[in-house]
Amino acid sequence: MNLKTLGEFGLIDLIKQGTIVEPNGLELGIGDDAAAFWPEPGRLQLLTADMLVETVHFDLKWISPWQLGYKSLAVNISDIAAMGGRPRQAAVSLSLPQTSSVEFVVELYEGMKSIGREYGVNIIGGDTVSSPGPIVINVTLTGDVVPERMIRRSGACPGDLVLVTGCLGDSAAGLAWLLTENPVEQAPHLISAHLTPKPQVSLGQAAAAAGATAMDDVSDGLASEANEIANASQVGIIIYADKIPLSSELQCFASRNGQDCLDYALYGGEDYQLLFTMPPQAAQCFLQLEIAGSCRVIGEVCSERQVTLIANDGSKVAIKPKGYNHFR
Ligand SMILES: Nc1ncnc2c1ncn2[C@@H]1O[C@H](COP(=O)(O)OP(=O)(O)OP(=O)(O)O)[C@@H](O)[C@H]1O
Ligand SMILES: Cc1ncc(C[n+]2csc(CCOP(=O)(O)O)c2C)c(N)n1
Ligand SMILES: [Mg+2]
Ligand SMILES: [Mg+2]
Ligand SMILES: [Mg+2]
Repeated sequence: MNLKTLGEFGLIDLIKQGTIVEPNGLELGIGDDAAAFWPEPGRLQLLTADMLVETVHFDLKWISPWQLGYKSLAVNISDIAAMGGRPRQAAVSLSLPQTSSVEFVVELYEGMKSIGREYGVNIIGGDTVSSPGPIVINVTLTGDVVPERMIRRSGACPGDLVLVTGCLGDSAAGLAWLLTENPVEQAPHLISAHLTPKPQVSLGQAAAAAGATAMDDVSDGLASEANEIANASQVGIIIYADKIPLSSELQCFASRNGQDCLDYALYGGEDYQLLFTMPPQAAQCFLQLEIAGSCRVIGEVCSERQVTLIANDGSKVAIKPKGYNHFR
């Protein structure tokens, strides 16, 4: 049986079996954006890891080494944000072809240090090995969180509203642009959404403080992440197509290419916005905060266990988790 039979998420379920051998202060293991454990009573520590592989996650034809460094840390910071946490210390492991230049590595670290300064993350270790093939960058990141304010994927309740922190689909459209067009000047917003995403740490903490019940960052597309929250919470989600925030740049790009913006938002991925649920009263208060200016309600949680999209014409379609999957 090869990995495609299981798919990425089936494989992770298999890997998960028997991995916890001691309680060791563990609070939350495999299955969320980050793991959480108690290093000492009263303090909750977060841990996450995400890897970027040349040709799978990036192509040096269009991402600069600085941007690659920035994005490598950004995607990890986003998982800490999705727990309502604060990112702290990173370990960076590199696998590099022997022909890589010193300048490449220096610029890569300039990008990582730059986002590190923005979000208060130190690089405190790592590993460096040669690669017979692609460049591989693995980041392991710690974070911390006020114990009562850690937001899992599993807390959504029927009646909660579903919110998102910004526009969806821009990153995937940026990638599509880079793949097909190229004059960078003409889609700067889409391209920067793809190359240098901004993790929503402050909003993650604000949503947690305001009473978010479940949260996830959008790495694989809205369809996939909504299904992750629905499955973990054993609920269903209804999303209204006309409420999904779509940037004007995305709308121009999609209409010029005869494409549907919604496909980018639902299945594109790499947005690194936060998708979260909140009871209606809490959401009403939260949306009045200045920091929540970019947040929108896009749907609601229901008890019927499926993710449904209400299209602009009122028709209902079940949304399958067919976002990015490494083994499909
Ligand atoms: N090889 C592995 N061994 C142990 N745990 C794993 C492995 N791969 C993934 N996981 C765990 O599985 C869960 C889901 O991982 P996944 O990578 O899908 O989430 P994510 O990082 O939020 O999404 P993305 O990688 O798309 O940004 C996480 O708890 C992660 O730590
Ligand atoms: C060259 C190139 N081809 C395709 C893509 C698109 N892509 C790669 S991984 C991923 C999901 C998130 O990754 P993960 O789930 O590993 O965190 C997406 C949408 C890209 N960025 N670069
Ligand atoms: Mg995540
Ligand atoms: Mg991951
Ligand atoms: Mg993924």
